[in-house]
Amino acid sequence: MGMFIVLEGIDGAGKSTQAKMLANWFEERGYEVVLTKEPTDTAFGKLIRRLVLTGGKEGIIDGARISKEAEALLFAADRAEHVKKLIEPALNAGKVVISDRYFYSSLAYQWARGLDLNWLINLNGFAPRADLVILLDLPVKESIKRINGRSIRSEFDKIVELQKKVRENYLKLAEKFNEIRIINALAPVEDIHNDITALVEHELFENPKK
Ligand SMILES: Nc1ncnc2c1ncn2[C@@H]1O[C@H](COP(=O)(O)OP(=O)(O)O)[C@@H](O)[C@H]1O
Ligand SMILES: Cc1cn([C@H]2C[C@H](O)[C@@H](COP(=O)(O)OP(=O)(O)O)O2)c(=O)[nH]c1=O
Repeated sequence: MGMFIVLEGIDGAGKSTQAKMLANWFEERGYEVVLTKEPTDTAFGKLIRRLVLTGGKEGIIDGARISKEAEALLFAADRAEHVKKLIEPALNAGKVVISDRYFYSSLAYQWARGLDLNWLINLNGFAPRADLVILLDLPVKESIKRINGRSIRSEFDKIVELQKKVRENYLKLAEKFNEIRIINALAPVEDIHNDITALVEHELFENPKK
């Protein structure tokens, strides 16, 4: 069995930056790494970007955005494909899988959108838990500063109040799921990388669960 590591956090927390650096770190040590993300780049991920993230109105019954239930189901469908076709085969082949977001995102975001947490946990019950979840935590104000420079950001990402709730939700989830470790994401990129690799060495190499 390989190692399954997930990066989580609000938009602009530094997940994709740190995921790439962590993937390089493993590769330099001779591991085969699969760097991946959710929403995926498959047809399911594209559907999510079209129907959920851009606030697009196509195919929507009453002209309003799609229901939060349908949203959660789309993210779960995308994830089911991701798990069955990519994550599980890679882990079975002994690879290191690093995912930029996973079901913990659904718990934090769809819970913030008003869905019941236990309903979301059950919906995502098919998805194996990660060996380690690195939660990049920082104040919403800082994350907004970081992503303001981005050209295409969806309406969905911009709602400050939602992001605040999502941050709180992640911190609550860290108490519920013992694979979640909180990292202060306010530090410079290199410092965060060093914190993450120290955590990986401690959690997965020195004290492995299996
Ligand atoms: N530790 C950091 N300090 C300052 N800026 C950062 C840091 N980490 C990432 N950034 C910048 O912030 C923006 C968002 O980072 P990114 O890795 O894309 O976040 P996410 O994947 O969580 O949305 C990018 O422009 C990135 O270069
Ligand atoms: C995976 C996932 C993401 N999201 C949200 C978090 C982000 O605001 C948004 C898109 O994720 P993001 O990481 O920004 O992807 P990209 O930049 O490739 O579009 O989707 C959920 O609400 N639920 C989920 O299950």
